[in-house]
Formats: sequence, C-alpha cells, structure tokens
Amino acid sequence: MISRILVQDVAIRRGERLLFQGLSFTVSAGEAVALTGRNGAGKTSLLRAVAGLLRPAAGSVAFEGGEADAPPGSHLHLLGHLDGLKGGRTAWEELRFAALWQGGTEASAREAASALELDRLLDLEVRKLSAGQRRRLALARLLAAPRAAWLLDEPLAPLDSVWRARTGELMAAHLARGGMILAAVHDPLPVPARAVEVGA
Ligand SMILES: Nc1ncnc2c1ncn2[C@@H]1O[C@H](COP(=O)(O)OP(=O)(O)OP(=O)(O)O)[C@@H](O)[C@H]1O
Repeated sequence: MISRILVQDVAIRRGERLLFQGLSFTVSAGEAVALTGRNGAGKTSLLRAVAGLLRPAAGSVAFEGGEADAPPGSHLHLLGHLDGLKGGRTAWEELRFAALWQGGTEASAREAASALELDRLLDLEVRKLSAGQRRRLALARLLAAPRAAWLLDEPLAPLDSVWRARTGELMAAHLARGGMILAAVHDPLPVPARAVEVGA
C-alpha cells in the first residue's frame, strides 16, 4: 500500500488559462488534506491530475511506498461531484460492478451497502435515488474495494447533517487504517485536515 502522495511544483493549464503554478504539498498515511480555493481555482483539475487523468503543465505527482510504480488508479478512488453512476442501472448493479472491477467481492459490496444503509435501496434504478442517496452509493464504492487514497470532490455537498457526521466516521476509520484523503471542499471536512489553498 502506498504511504505518501507527493505533489511537487505543479502547474495546471486548462485551455489557454494557467490556473495555478508552483503548488507543492504531500499527503501521508493517516492524513487528510483539504483543498480550498475559489470557484474555478482548479481544485477539481488538481484531483484529476493526482489521479493521472490530466497531465500537469509543469511539476509532478508521485507516490511512495509499496507498489508505488503501479498505475495511479490502483492506489486510489476518485469520487467526482457528479458521482459517475449510470442512471439506468440499479444501485446494486452499480455497486457490485465497481467492487468486482476494482478487486473487491460481492461480500465486500454488500458490507459497503450496509455501512451506508443502502440495503433497502439496492433494487432501485440510480436515477430514482435522491441526490443524497446517490452520494451514499458513490461513497459505498470507496468501501467496497480498498484503496490507499481517497480523492474526493465536494464529498459532503448533497448530504444531510446525519450523513455528514456518518461520513466523518467512515473517513476517520479510513485514516486510522493508514489511508489518505485529499478532498476539494468549500465546507470544513468532518475529520481533522491540513488545508492547502489552490490558486492563491
Ligand atoms: N475541459 C476543460 N477545458 C477548458 N477549461 C476547463 C475544462 N475543465 C475545466 N475548465 C476550467 O478550468 C477552471 C478550473 O475548473 P475546476 O473545476 O478545476 O475548478 P474548481 O476549483 O474545482 O471549482 P469549483 O469550486 O467551482 O468546483 C474553470 O475555469 C473551468 O471552466
């Protein structure tokens, strides 16, 4: 399992615009980092760069620790604010597929569904879930297959206060296992986190 993410002197360009440059920080095992910054500052773009989906205009993203040379996708989960769920499939089909695709099992998918109290919603098509239920399904995928790093884009946005607190417990358990969290946020994370400002 990787034990550190190193972001070194990174610049991100979208189209003609240089969003930011010279950004450096690390995320170590057991640590949460909150990416802050104004709308359009480049927080989502930075998460995509860390996930290996967007090439920085300068600088580098590296992983340290066990199997650090494996593809970035094998170290991390990326939860975007659109959830990445297919509306026409049932919640169970989506969760089971994600678990098996990422090295989990049907049993781990069931466990994850229970942790997010989705058991009674699993037969519903994703498009019939509320925004908060959909986000809980997306969060269940984080648990269904273990990954060292969780990259989260506004993870709490559609959740009510009960589920914000519950998500905080899931995050704390992930950190206690030596996991890492890198989250783009406008509201504080429900776990202690170091803030890194993007586009300052
Ligand atoms: N594919 C793209 N092509 C060109 N510009 C893009 C593309 N994707 C994003 N951008 C631009 O890059 C800038 C940064 O977007 P990004 O989503 O990374 O910001 P953000 O900090 O996450 O914003 P927010 O807080 O509003 O979610 C925005 O101005 C956006 O319009």
